[in-house]
Amino acid sequence: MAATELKSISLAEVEKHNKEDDLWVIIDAKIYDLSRFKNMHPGGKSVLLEPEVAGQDATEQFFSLHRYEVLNKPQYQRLIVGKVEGEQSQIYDRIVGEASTVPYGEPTWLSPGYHSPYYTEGHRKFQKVVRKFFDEEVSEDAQAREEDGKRPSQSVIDKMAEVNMHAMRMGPGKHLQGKTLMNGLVTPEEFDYFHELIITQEFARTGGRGYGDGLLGGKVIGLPPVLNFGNPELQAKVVPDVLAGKKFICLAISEAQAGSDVFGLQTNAVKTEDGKHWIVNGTKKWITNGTFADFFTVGCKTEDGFTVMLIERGEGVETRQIKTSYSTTAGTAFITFDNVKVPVSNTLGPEGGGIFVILSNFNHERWVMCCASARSQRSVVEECLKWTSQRKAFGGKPLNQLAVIRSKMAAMIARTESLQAWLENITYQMTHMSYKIQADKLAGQIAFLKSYSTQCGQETARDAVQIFGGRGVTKTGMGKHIEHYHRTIAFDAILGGTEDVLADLGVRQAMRHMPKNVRL
Ligand code: HEM
Repeated sequence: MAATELKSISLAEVEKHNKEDDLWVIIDAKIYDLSRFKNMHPGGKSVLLEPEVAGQDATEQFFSLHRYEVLNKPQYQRLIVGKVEGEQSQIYDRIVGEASTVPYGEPTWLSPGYHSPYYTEGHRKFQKVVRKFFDEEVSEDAQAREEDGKRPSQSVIDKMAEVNMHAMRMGPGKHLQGKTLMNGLVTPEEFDYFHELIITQEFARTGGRGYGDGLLGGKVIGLPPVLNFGNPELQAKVVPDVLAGKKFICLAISEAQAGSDVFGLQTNAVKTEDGKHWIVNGTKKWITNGTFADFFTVGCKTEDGFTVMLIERGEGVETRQIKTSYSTTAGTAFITFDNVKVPVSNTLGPEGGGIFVILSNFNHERWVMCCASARSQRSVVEECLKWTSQRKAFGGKPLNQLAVIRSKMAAMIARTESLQAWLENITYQMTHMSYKIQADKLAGQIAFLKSYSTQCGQETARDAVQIFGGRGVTKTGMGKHIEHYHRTIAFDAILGGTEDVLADLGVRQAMRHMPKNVRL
């Protein structure tokens, strides 16, 4: 019910309804009749009967204990009996499609009064439409599937396919040719890495970490080897259906015996005598989207070294779910390949040259993770800024009056801003480099950024839990997003290469490029 249609009731009248069997309270100018609800109130009856609550304006008490979304629930909307005479509701939740007004709630390029050299008017229009799309079509499914652990809904995947979102999430390139992107908002030629960054960051804003991977994260990392190294027949068989959200693909590299250590892989592929097929045997572990994938981009040990190939679900391929600390909506799988017969034409890149296929792919994968990580940390900053200004403690003062809290906030804001700035610089470099040059020039930069992003994320998660206290480790209520972030941040620090391995990779890249003739 809109506030304007509500019956106006005077404050003096509201005050009369302050008894157990006749109990009204005011929250943000709206009057709620809690006479019957008090017995079902999750926070108990007694708090509602306190003299400063019963028949009174309890807005402040309410927002120190509940998220705004409680008020949006239809069962609670039905408790509204009117609005306070002469007053209007002032407080609002996140508005669909709109930018946050909380300081640091948006990157500078989306904050009024700031400038950026990187984004064009076209990027800005694109961001608005993409945000609305994720808010309207994806957010609700993200929260629901994160909770029930089921696969992302096919209806969402279809909606994304309608605007060619699955194709855009693969970044700029030939795969976009001839496609209408976001209903024609951007042409395939104009589409660049900043458009892709926008998509990834808007998606991360929906706040479900398991769902973020479940909604075809496997395709983002598993399809590039097919796009870049598959033969035309293989591409024709796989790419259109995957980009239309009709078939699913995943990247199957890590194994129980080898995670970040790609050279330690044991899954092996041996050629048949006629040389027409590979026979693959082995296992893969922690494979995102593996439980529902139709295609697997698999790294195998071969006679010549390490070879990547595309394997179709079929005889000899089994997948089973692994329960990790994030939601099963991600479809994380343990996979077994038992004498699987794979056409040699499914080989991706040169035989024995799989390392280049995988390494060049890692850059994009890690960069995508950096985009998401920077945005998720910003959401944590926003949650903390809101919480510390609305939560009162230690003598009725907001938490943000405490220097120790502000110092934690300062560190998390600085981390978030530095990540976004570095990310935008690297993204700009990507827009000016071929895929091959990126592999040479940016592998170190991206490895450092990914490693630094997750170190920052882990510190921010820890600080946020300290700020939210018990609520930061509680799955419902005020701190639910903090609990979620804190529980799932470890994924970012592991997937796509662990923090330490990546930091070391960055240094080794620098060592490789050291000129032979410099001295102190
Ligand atoms: C329209 C009025 C209200 C509704 C619909 C409502 C509803 C709820 C709900 C759904 C919860 C569970 C929160 C969660 O875990 O997500 C809750 C908890 C609670 N509510 Fe209310 N509430 C209302 C008013 C109030 C008021 C006026 C107070 C006054 C102090 C209050 C005090 C509490 C407390 C102490 C908790 C427990 C919070 C916690 O576990 O952290 N509620 N309420």
